[in-house]
Order: sequence, then C-alpha cells, then structure tokens
Amino acid sequence: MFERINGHEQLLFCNDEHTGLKAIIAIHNTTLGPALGGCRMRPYKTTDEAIEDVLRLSKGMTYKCAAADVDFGGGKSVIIGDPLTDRTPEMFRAFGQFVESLNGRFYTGTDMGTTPNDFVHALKETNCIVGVPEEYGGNGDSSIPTAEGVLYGLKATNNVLFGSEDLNGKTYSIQGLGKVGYKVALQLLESGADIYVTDINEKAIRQIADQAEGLKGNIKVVEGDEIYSVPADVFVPCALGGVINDETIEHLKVKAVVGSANNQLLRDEHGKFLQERGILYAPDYIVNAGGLIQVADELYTPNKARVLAKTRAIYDTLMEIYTQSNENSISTAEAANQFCNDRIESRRKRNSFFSHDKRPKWNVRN
Ligand SMILES: NC(=O)C1=CN([C@@H]2O[C@H](COP(=O)(O)OP(=O)(O)OC[C@H]3O[C@@H](n4cnc5c(N)ncnc54)[C@H](O)[C@@H]3O)[C@@H](O)[C@H]2O)C=CC1
Ligand SMILES: O=C(O)CCC(=O)C(=O)O
Repeated sequence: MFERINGHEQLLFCNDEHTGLKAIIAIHNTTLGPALGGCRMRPYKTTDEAIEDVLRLSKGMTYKCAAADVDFGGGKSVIIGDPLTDRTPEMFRAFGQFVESLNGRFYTGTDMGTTPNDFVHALKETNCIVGVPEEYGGNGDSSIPTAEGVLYGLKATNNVLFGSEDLNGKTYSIQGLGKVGYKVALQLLESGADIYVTDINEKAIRQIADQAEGLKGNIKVVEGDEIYSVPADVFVPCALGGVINDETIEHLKVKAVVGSANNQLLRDEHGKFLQERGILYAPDYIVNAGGLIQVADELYTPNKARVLAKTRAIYDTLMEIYTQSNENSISTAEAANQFCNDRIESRRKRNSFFSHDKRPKWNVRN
C-alpha cells in the first residue's frame, strides 16, 4: 500500500457499521494549503477500484488548485455505494464526523453521485464542508461555474481551431448529462450549436430533449459507446474519467476534447496520443476548475464577482497552455503539468520563509 500511495500524503479508510458508510479520503499534497476536493459516490465493484479512483482524483485536485491559483492542496473522497439507493442523511453525518477528525486538513463537498443537500447533513458534524446551498451560508451549486468554465474552454479551443470563439455553427458530442453536462448542453443549444448526447440515465436524456424543443440548435441522442465515433467538432466528456484510452482514441473523429470529467486521460501518455492524431486536448483540470473556484471562495468572505473573474480566467490559462505546448513541442497535458509543477515548486520555496505564525513548537510562552 505504501508503494501504491507514493506521492500522496495520506489515505484514510472510514468505516461506520451503523450507517453502512464505507468511504476513503485521500490527501495528495498540501504544499499550497489544506486539501480540498469533492466526494464521489459510486457502486465501485471492488475496494481496489475505489482506492484507484480516489488516488487519481486527489492528485488531479493538486494540479487544479495550482492552475486556478487558489491556496488549497489536493484531496478527494469516495463513498462506496449506489447513489440511487444507498445514500441516507445519517451516512453523510457519519462521513462528516470522519472529515472533522482531520481537523482542517481536508475540506469536501459534492462530486459525481452526491448533491449539496447531502452535505447539509455532513455540515452538522463539521465546518470543513464546501459547496453548501445558499440558505445554509454557502455559494450554492458549484456545477454552475464548472459548466461556465467548460464553455470558456470551448471558446478558447474554438478560437485556436477556427479563429473565432463562436460556439454556434459547430457540432459537439456530450457524454453525461448530469449537473454539469446538462448545463453545458443547454447553453450550446441556446447558442445555436448542434449536439450529440448520451447518458446511461434515461431521465437525463428526456430532460434535455424536452428543453431542446424551440431552441436554435439540434439534438441527436446516441447509445453508449457510439458517442466516441460521431462526426462532431469537439468531444465534451462530462461523466466518468479514463474515457480517453487506446480503444476510444481510435474511434474519435473530433478536432478537440474539452469537457468537465475529471481524469479524462486513462494514462498521461494518452495526451501525447491525442496530439499525434491531431486532436487538441484541453487538460481537464484547467477547464473544470469553476466549481473549485466557487467552493474555495466560500472559505474566504464569499465574493461572486471574484468567482466570475477567476472562472473567466480559465480562458486565458488554457490559451497559455496551448501556447506553451506549441512553443515547446510537448502535448497540452505535459504543458499543463509543467505549468502547475512550477507554481507548486515556487510556493514550496516561499513556504520556507519564516513568519510569526510558524513559531517553533517549544516556544510555549507565546
Ligand atoms: N459538479 C462539479 O462542479 C464538477 C464536476 N466535475 C466532474 O465532471 C463530471 C460530471 O460531474 P457531475 O455533472 O457533477 O456529475 P453527475 O453525477 O451530476 O452527472 C454525471 C452524469 O453522467 C452520467 N453517466 C455516468 N456514467 C455514464 C456513462 N458511462 N455514459 C454516459 N453517461 C454516464 C450519469 O447518469 C449522470 O447523468 C465528473 O467526472 C466530475 O468529477 C469536475 C469538476 C467539478
Ligand atoms: O466542485 C466541487 O464541488 C469541488 C471541487 C472538486 O471536487 C472538483 O473540482 O473536482
């Protein structure tokens, strides 16, 4: 296990027999600040699969915080269970108790399979919760800025590919119509774009199909893996990670991949494979940082204008990554990792600067 978590700081297994909670919290790196990252609920087939997911997701958060320039580190949590049948208020209270036991080392909120209301229950046990509904003192639904960030990512990518930011007149293939994917799909239809969509949940498909009536763009529903081979301009993954892999790359007919899903590349080298196939990849953690920006903002004095400004900056950061990838002849994934590693290293050096809040522990008189 220690070899497996090499590069991570901490892995915490949370087991509560009374509520059936089985959760894992991973803290990857706290150089930039306390770990921050959402909580995903999935019916993982094995504990091993859950560990793999939480390790990959928490590492992504370290880079996401660095890229978005928020002073938090990388962490994430997963609950093993089916969000449609297994979630209870008591389970989230138990989860809150485990989060509290970390004493401010980890802040969490929603991700795939969980909602802000689940965390209203956890909030009764700990203040280390973000993405809280406005009526409970938070900034509300974090998937709204996440979807906005994806749209900025699409505009920047269109600018590079077509010389114009316009979203209309293009075709997008969207995988997953949940909290983020639905909002992106709706905006694209409103702007006059055509979309292919897929989701394993029929209700999600019906919801967007109903909304599409009367909007400028057209919608076409496809089944499962068909989404990888439709003739779209941009593939927009908004469901699971690992969807850019040896198999799917073969089928992709798109010019770019820009979506909200965390850990889209199954392995880092898949960024290079996309580049070799002439497909422009917008690194996921750059594009999907809107939610992080909003939830981190809750921990300062909340300020909506700041959230908007930082979310809008996703456009510029992505352009910078595209430029660095071009100038240094490296993939966009490598350029993004380098950009973030430089920021983390520079902070690590600043952390060695002595200040009065870092007094030696033996100085008991103060
Ligand atoms: N909610 C947020 O603010 C943020 C979300 N993300 C990432 O974006 C992705 C989507 O997140 P949410 O919209 O919040 O999740 P969600 O749980 O609200 O929606 C996910 C949707 O994907 C569908 N889905 C699951 N497996 C699928 C498959 N194999 N094929 C097609 N559809 C499938 C689900 O039925 C659901 O409708 C996740 O990877 C999440 O980690 C990243 C940053 C922030
Ligand atoms: O969006 C959130 O609620 C928290 C941030 C996060 O977990 C993510 O960006 O994946």
